[in-house]
Amino acid sequence: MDADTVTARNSKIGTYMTKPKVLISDKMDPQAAQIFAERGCDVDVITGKTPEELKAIIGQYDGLAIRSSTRVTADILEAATNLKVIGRAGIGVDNVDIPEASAKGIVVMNTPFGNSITTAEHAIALMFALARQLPEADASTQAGKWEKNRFMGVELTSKTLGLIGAGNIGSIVADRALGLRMKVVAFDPFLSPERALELGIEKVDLDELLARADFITLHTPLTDQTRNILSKENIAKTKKGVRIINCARGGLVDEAALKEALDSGHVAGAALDVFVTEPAKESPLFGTPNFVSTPHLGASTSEAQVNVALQVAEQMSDFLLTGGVTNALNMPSLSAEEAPKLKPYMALAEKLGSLVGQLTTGSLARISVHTEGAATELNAKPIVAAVLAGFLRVQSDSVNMVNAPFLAKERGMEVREVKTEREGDYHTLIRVSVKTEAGERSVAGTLFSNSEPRLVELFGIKVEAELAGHMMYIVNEDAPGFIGRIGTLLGESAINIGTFNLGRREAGGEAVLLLSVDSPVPASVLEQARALPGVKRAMALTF
Ligand SMILES: NC(=O)c1ccc[n+]([C@@H]2O[C@H](COP(=O)([O-])OP(=O)(O)OC[C@H]3O[C@@H](n4cnc5c(N)ncnc54)[C@H](O)[C@@H]3O)[C@@H](O)[C@H]2O)c1
Ligand SMILES: O=C(O)[C@H](O)COP(=O)(O)O
Repeated sequence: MDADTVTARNSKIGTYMTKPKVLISDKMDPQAAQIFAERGCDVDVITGKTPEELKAIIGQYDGLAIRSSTRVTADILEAATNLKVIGRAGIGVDNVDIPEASAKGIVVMNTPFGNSITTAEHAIALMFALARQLPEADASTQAGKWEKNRFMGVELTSKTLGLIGAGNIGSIVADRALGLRMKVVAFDPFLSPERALELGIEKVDLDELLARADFITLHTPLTDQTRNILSKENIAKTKKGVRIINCARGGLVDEAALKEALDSGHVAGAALDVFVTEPAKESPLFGTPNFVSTPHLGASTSEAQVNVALQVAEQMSDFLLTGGVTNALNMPSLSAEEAPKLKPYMALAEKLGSLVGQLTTGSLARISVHTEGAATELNAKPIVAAVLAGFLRVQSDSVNMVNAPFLAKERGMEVREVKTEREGDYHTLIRVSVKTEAGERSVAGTLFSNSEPRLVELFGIKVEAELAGHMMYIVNEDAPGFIGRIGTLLGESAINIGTFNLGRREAGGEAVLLLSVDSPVPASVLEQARALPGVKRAMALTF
């Protein structure tokens, strides 16, 4: 396997015979298609397909660009035999089965900042709409009623805004609310006190937020912890007259409990941009007084849509054409500038991983990836992922850099990353050590001319070899005549030797022989090699 093969789905990212094919399956700013085409991808824009229709065509594509409408289920992924990358022009990826995509080695990326301001502004707009009953006042006025006395609003100044979730969007909402002279309290277990101070907001626990907030706005993803975070019980803990805004995800608020609380007057107003079931064509909430809704419009401004469309097209093209990885949710980042520098290292890492994978028997407790010298200046995450891909590919062909770290975790492998900045015998080195019941052993390699991967140490023995194609690995007692005997065996078996690499602990001690051969070594030849005097181990290797 060469460097390219580790990048995604064992396919040659960046070295396509034909242009990579991308499908845009949701409505997206046309500049996305333009960028894909300009960057060298073939792009189809086919929106509104049913899952069955999408399943029928997805097999042709290397990339899939989506928003929130396309559901990328396990069933779709099963049919996506060429797919390498899914790009979400937006933030939420709850419409993508990420574990399944990872298991299949497909990179999933999003554009985490492109629509944050727009969505924060929508939350603020909905807050004003609730405070001044704008939709109802508009409908009444346009119906010719002029009900000046019916609509009595509330001021935002000096009111307390409760933020549930203070990440990208939540913190922009906080900033705008502070500008409106509101007081902002936030519940977010991952918000540090320093960040709260920097934002000028008060970090509180959920119960305190519920008790103090005049307005509550939600800005968390939908997770097992956040689902129904505004449950019937929690809504009951809110201040009477509270107003609730959800521009994050349907399912954060219990819709039935919200309806009851609006009907009883405990909640004075609620605005939902997102619903448990979307598209929400019907809901018990529709028609409830003081209820405002929009059809998942949080990100729908021309500015945000251009941002996310351009970003997703650039990120996906980078990945497909150069191997650069940005904003991936299931793979370490790798810039388009870094990718070419890292490429030979990843090739080396993958070969070393593969070598230890092929030579290791029994269950593995730990794998350590040690970089030394120049290699320490690079992003270690892709190097580690490449080692794991090489190691695990011995067990399954479908392993690549995306799914290898997940598989390693699933298999209970402890993965360590160690850096030693000073140079040793080589200006740059990657060492892979594995710990099994039999003890800890390592292999190490360097780059010749900064680009050619070479093995330089094998289980404590110095040996210099290129790991490529079919190879034969022999451990034997260093003794005269051995090389002649192995040469004769291979010659008589019509196996041509390409390179011959020898190393030994000391004269007369344990020696290793790594041969590259022009054809696979049959089991019968390995048997005969094992029967030669002094041979302790003989194996065929493939790279
Ligand atoms: N309506 C729309 O069109 C629209 C547009 C963009 C984003 N969104 C959604 O808005 C949400 C927020 O997006 P973001 O970019 O701010 O995400 P983010 O990841 O930057 O922030 C999410 C925050 O939620 C916090 N959080 C996680 N679990 C929590 C918990 N149990 N309790 C409280 N806080 C918790 C995290 O610590 C983080 O700070 C996402 O669900 C996203 O999909 C909706
Ligand atoms: O997570 C997001 O980015 C928003 O929910 C926007 O979704 P959309 O792209 O379907 O408008």
